Amino acid sequence: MSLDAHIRVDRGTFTLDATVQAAPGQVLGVIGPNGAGKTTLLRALAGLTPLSGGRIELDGRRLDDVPVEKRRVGVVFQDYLLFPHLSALDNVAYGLRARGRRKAAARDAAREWLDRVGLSEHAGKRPGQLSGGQAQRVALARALVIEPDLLLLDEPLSALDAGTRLRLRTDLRTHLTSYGGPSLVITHDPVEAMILADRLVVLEGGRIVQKGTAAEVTRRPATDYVARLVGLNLYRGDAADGRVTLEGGGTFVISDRALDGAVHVAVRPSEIALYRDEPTGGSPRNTWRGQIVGIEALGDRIRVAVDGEPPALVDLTPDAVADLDLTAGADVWLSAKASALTAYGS
Ligand SMILES: Nc1ncnc2c1ncn2[C@@H]1O[C@H](COP(=O)(O)OP(=O)(O)OP(=O)(O)O)[C@@H](O)[C@H]1O
Repeated sequence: MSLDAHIRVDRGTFTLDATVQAAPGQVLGVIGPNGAGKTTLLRALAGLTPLSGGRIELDGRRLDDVPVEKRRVGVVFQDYLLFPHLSALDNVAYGLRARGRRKAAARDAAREWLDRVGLSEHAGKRPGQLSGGQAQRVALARALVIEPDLLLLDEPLSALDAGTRLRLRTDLRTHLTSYGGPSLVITHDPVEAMILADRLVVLEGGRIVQKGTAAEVTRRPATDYVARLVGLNLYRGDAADGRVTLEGGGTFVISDRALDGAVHVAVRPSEIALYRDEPTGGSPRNTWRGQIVGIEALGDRIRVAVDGEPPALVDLTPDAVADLDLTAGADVWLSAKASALTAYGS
């Protein structure tokens, strides 16, 4: 099955208007900030929220005019929505029972799926007796047991603690790969999106602002949100003769002299250096003045936010921060080689 959908949902002041496609076996990752419309998109695809316009097609057949209970769509909700009074087995069997499968047959299929997700020993437990990771796997088995034409997962790992999340991420990827139909995974976590999904769509304010493979999105983020998400500084400007005049003030020298007109310039925070005094010499570089407005630990690095023209996020080692005696309010010089800037037409 392949998915081809144009979804429009009007909700007061908010409108979702998005086109999504996924080939058989393809996992589409949906990322975007809070309130972007990710859950609305998933609910519309599942038939839980009516469309205000558009259509949903699976292999060219309309899905949106099929009654919800007849749609073969598997959904894993963020908080799983397992029935608390039913055993894990009956939770998984439920979807088949609701579709008219006899009890014994439904339970047999459910048992097989619990086995596949490694939970055969927990079949008799109720959701309250399961760990978060086990509950997540019950929810996945419940979605897959109906052999869905389309699989939808809303933040499937977000309810789990960090350790469990790491373990289940790999398992989930395996299940998604062997599923064979189109699937759509909503996530806040860019790393999770990159691991689970083959392609990404970025939703902002109800619109898709970017589509592509993880590499494409990382290399050429289309908006400030995407750039921040993937850890890049992104600037808009106007290019001419190897110089970019930035929208918010400041200029950059870039290596691509052929670029002309509206461009984006992306710079990794690790490619920018900070100095207390104006740096001199070296290869073609951009230097500008700024003032430190924030210092934050980020794993084994320190991310320094600098206000200037342009402002920038800069990643340094803790040693460098100490050596330079960097504190909020300090005046600094920033420097980035022209070759470290990725400029592209926008
Ligand atoms: N039942 C509703 N009635 C009216 N507006 C709603 C309703 N549910 C959501 N919205 C609005 O629709 C917009 C999109 O919400 P949605 O939950 O789809 O975003 P999201 O991207 O999933 O966000 P989050 O990451 O916070 O879950 C928001 O502006 C929200 O206020």
